[in-house]
Amino acid sequence: MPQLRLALAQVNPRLGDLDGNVELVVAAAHEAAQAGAHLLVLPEMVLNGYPVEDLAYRLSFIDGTRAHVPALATRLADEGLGDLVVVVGHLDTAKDHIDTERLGVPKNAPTNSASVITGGRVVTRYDKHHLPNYGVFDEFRHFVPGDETQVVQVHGVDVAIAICEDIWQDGPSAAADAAEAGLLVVLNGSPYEAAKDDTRLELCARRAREGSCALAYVNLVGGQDELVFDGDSLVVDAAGELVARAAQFEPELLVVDLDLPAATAPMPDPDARFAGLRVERTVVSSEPLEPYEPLEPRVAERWDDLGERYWAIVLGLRDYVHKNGGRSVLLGLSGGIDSTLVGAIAVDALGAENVFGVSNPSAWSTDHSRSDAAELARRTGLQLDTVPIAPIFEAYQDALHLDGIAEENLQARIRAVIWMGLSNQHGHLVLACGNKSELATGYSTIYGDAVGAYAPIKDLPKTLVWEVSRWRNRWAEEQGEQPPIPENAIDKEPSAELRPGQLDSDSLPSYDLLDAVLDAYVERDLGAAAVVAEGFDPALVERVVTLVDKAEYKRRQYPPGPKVSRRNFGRDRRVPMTNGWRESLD
Ligand SMILES: Nc1ncnc2c1ncn2[C@@H]1O[C@H](COP(=O)(O)OP(=O)(O)OC[C@H]2O[C@@H]([n+]3cccc(C(=O)O)c3)[C@H](O)[C@@H]2O)[C@@H](O)[C@H]1O
Ligand SMILES: Nc1ncnc2c1ncn2[C@@H]1O[C@H](COP(=O)(O)OP(=O)(O)OP(=O)(O)O)[C@@H](O)[C@H]1O
Ligand SMILES: NC(=O)CC[C@H](N)C(=O)O
Repeated sequence: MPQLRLALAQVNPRLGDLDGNVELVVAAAHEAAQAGAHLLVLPEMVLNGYPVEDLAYRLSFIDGTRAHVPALATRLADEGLGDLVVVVGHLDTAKDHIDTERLGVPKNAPTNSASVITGGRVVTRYDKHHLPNYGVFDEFRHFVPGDETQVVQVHGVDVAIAICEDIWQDGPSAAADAAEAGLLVVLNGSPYEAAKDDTRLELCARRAREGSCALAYVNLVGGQDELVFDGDSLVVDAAGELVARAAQFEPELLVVDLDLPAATAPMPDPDARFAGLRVERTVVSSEPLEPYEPLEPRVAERWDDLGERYWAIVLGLRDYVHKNGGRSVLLGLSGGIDSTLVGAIAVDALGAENVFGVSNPSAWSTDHSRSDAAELARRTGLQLDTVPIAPIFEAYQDALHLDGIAEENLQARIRAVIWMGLSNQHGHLVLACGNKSELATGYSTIYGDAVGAYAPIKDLPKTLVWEVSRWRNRWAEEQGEQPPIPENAIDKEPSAELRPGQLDSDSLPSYDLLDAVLDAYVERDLGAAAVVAEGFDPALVERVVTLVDKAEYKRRQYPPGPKVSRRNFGRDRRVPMTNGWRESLD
């Protein structure tokens, strides 16, 4: 059987930074060549970043990206990498044969493409066939689909190409099967969500078996606004057995040797279509390689479910700050578990020297709100300042005489003014510390604790905030390090401390119950009657559903934060703010 050494580069591009991303590709190509690879595959849209959203409509951006593809081919050859076959994802425009008029789109409508580069030339190009248009994806809005699959012969092995959603729907694996390809390479921009790694592995194994060929899956890594790409690139053999797997949440070049079937003669009927795709063939090299000693494949260890969420948030925060030219963050530290966990995450993401905590005690603040914030600072090394709000609050009240909720919220808003002032002065981005249960129910003060640039834990329900915090401490213990999160912050009763003796449980159901109802109503999108049918108390369901529906306006104005659940507030759940629909309980 012919051999092939394959390199999968899970790299972390910066969206729109074409020159920087070319450097990443060139560096990966050098590393792959040094490792003796014959074929290097990079992720979906790696040259321009993913998802480009409406930049896909910007002609200057499309043209800028397209120009970088042949330039990359020349550059690779100039740097002595012309023998390597490189498959690279990028934005492009519809091929000439696509009937754009019938599709009602301009002649140069954008495509989600992958070019095959070798010997200083682009030898062929594949355009994504299945465009995802659900959840966080809007690809029908942006791209026209391709209608051919590409099979490229490399050292006597037929290699077929697919892009991400292509394997989530039926199609290219059938085309690969029909073309008798030995390997299907899949370029991905597949964002993280809890347990998605298991889903992907099963999917890749199934498509490999259907296509009767090995399958190599390469994913992006890194944060992009509210998405986090987790890497997790992998290779399965034609029986669907895992051969190699890269790390989660880190860039890596995964190099693997495969024994693959020899290429067959071209299919007799060039017009035949398989699952809607015509198969195009390009021969790069038909000579199999001399037999060589294969490398031991690497299968990286996995994080457990809580660890995955933790590192996804860390990566999302780090990349949001760094890719937007920032270095440091500031957050209000109340000694409660939400801001404490965000503080620990920020230290892991950016280093303690770049994390600035502020304690803003009011007349109602407990002693432990200060001592627990100080303990977090001691354990992690983040910097902590104290700016009491009582005198400012009194000055406002002399002028305003607010009471009730208005008086409570004034304290949260005074804190926000302090954070934004310090942010402006010192250039730190402000972190909002709300969790998903609070976002769901509107339990935060708009323009108060809800201000900020980025909200790291906005997709973690409160019950998971506690679990993830315990996980972080356990992991520290396993490493022989001091747990960063003071135990008292985990164990105390949650309170907004906006009036004496206030507890979250005065305004909200217990978090166990609340999160269970939210899972049904928000993540699984059940109607209120269907939630009741799951056995929840109708009065509780009505209360929660009303809170959720009324808080849409607050969520729209909440800062962005990383998606880690199946359905986040933001791109995954788009409901109107002005909304007369009320759920019925029966
Ligand atoms: N549809 C709509 N579109 C745009 N704005 C809308 C609106 N409906 C009301 N509003 C405006 O929203 C404002 C009311 O919202 P807001 O000012 O937030 O106030 P509100 O939601 O009434 O109160 C905040 C709640 O969050 C709790 N809280 C505050 C701070 C921290 C925490 C915590 O533990 O984390 C909890 C606090 O105890 C209280 O129960 C009003 O100005 C109203 O005019
Ligand atoms: N005394 C304080 N000093 C500094 N920041 C505060 C203080 N109180 C509240 N905050 C900020 O406002 C956010 C909302 O906190 P609040 O205590 O009202 O509710 P919470 O949801 O229980 O949050 P936490 O668990 O962090 O206390 C906190 O996460 C924190 O960033
Ligand atoms: N970029 C894509 O096509 C991603 C879609 C795919 N279902 C995924 O989440 O992995």
